[in-house]
Amino acid sequence: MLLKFNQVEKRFKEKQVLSGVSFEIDEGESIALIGPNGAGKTTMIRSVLGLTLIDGGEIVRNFNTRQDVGVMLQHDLFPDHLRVREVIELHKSYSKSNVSTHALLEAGDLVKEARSMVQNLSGGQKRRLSFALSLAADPKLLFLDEPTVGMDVTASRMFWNKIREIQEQGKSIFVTSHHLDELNDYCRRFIFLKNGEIIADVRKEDLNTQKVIVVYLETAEEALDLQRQFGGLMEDRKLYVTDKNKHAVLCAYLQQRGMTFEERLKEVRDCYREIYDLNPEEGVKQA
Ligand SMILES: Nc1ncnc2c1ncn2[C@@H]1O[C@H](COP(=O)(O)OP(=O)(O)OP(=O)(O)O)[C@@H](O)[C@H]1O
Repeated sequence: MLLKFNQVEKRFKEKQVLSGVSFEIDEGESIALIGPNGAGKTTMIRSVLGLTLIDGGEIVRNFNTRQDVGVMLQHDLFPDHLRVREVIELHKSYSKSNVSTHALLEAGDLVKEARSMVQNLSGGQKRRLSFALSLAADPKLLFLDEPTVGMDVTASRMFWNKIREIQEQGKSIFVTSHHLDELNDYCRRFIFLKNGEIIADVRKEDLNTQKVIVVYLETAEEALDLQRQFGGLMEDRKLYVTDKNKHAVLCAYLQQRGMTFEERLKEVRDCYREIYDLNPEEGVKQA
């Protein structure tokens, strides 16, 4: 076991933010932490790092929060008067790691910007620098809070490929993001937070055994009628039916009427819709 939350409680004044949160991750395992704004994701990361004190329960850390951990928080704080290479070298000097400056520049795709002043970097370049710095101590556990916000498509892809490489080296990642498709493609375990509690803990291999039928609909009446018959959740004129007991009869129904639909593996986005999104029978579900 690398990290364990045991009945963790956190309140800010009267607001309960974490409520009996329990889970553990093993060495080499990674987690994507998912939930709407304010669900408590950053609070969890800050609690592990000791930046926020918890009010109850315990956090067991089988790692050293100074030496074994790399961190990319939501807001970048750099000494603006330094060049990119200098900031990287400064960070390297805090640890005893042998990671080369060039490797870190490459990890952040900042080789060309090595001599640029940090204050002149764009928002996305600053995020990439933050990522490079998180790797400076060659950490065995990385905490990444919304890492790809501000990154363009190419930078995000490079970032996730690097994350995959890091995971393949047996290191662990603890990542929060609202980019569900990225999490779906690159992570293997997903923890969903709701009302300060873990509401679902889903593994990619479980998703890979489940299917969703997505029906593309023309009119609102058509959509409602189909939903009344087969259930499912609606979003942007599409009906998503995950109940496998209804799939055979639904497919036959749709084929008979020549309606457009696709059958695909369940994804993180489908879990999110089920857990948080608008459900006509229950109204808007709030995290
Ligand atoms: N220092 C603080 N003082 C008071 N309230 C706080 C503090 N830090 C966080 N909160 C509150 O705790 C709740 C959880 O915040 P947190 O930042 O953990 O959410 P999050 O899931 O990371 O959200 P986001 O997706 O917007 O980053 C929010 O209601 C927030 O206002």
